[in-house]
Amino acid sequence: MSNAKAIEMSGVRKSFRFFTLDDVSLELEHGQIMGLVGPNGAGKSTTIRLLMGLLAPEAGEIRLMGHAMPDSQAAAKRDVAFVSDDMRLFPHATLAWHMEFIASIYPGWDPLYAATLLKRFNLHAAQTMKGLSSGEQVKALLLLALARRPRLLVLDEPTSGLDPVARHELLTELMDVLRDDSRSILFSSHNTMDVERISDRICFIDRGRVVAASDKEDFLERWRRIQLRLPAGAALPAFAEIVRSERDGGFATLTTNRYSDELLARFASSVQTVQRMSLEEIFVATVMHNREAREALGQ
Ligand SMILES: Nc1ncnc2c1ncn2[C@@H]1O[C@H](COP(=O)(O)OP(=O)(O)OP(=O)(O)O)[C@@H](O)[C@H]1O
Repeated sequence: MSNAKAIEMSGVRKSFRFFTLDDVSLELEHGQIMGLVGPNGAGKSTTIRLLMGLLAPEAGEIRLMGHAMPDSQAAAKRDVAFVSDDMRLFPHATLAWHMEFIASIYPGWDPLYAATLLKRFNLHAAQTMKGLSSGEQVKALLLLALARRPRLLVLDEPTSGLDPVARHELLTELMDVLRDDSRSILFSSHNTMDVERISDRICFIDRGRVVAASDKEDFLERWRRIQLRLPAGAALPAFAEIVRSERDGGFATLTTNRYSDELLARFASSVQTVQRMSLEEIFVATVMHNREAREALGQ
């Protein structure tokens, strides 16, 4: 395998009539799971469609497993499996037929693993697609993708139609896929709990722009909520490291995205509590902070 990363996007732009995805850059190393997280209409599916060569960018460069997209998509896709929740299988064909079909195209198809997934997802090979519930259809698509043993799995909202048990099973399965550390996964979601559970890297996207991207642990280490006792009449502390401050009677709650002992020392004995934040809280705070900054710049 070359030294190319699983995914490289740089300065990518794509415009629709009412929406522009702009200056999107992403990198995913082999062996890592990246969660692409954004509110409705942020540009997650558009980013994934560009990555998979289903849309052509107006600017920027995209490489998938080292292959330039969209030009070299046939070569790139040999090692990449893609599942999105709007994909449809042949309604009158059985799951067994689909499995044979995929096995005939992709030499990496692993029949034993496919049989294991059938059991784990509680699917029946003889069942036709039209007889499956929407969650079962998603599981069938995931089975067909996983059993190819691709080097990169790209999943657009894979957990959205699944119940909590099926979601748990799928996420466990995805983490299992990475036992071989040359495999990678990119998945989009608004479910920050899923993302927090399995991702190594996280990319937040909002209104067509990447607003933050980093290792998950780095996000969780840098963000904190600090509660201070505030003397009557004192102004809320204002430092570049503080992205939000709220007053509540004699207390202030500060949110920082650059937490350090040095920052804490500045508030000395007025500190009451320091709380870690969940990925969901970090996501909301990042998006709100970025929107305020863009509005201040008139964007
Ligand atoms: N083919 C298209 N023509 C015009 N506009 C489009 C097209 N595809 C996407 N858009 C617009 O681009 C924006 C981003 O859509 P996209 O599907 O990428 O968002 P998303 O982050 O995946 O959203 P969601 O979480 O709601 O699925 C939306 O405003 C959408 O209307």
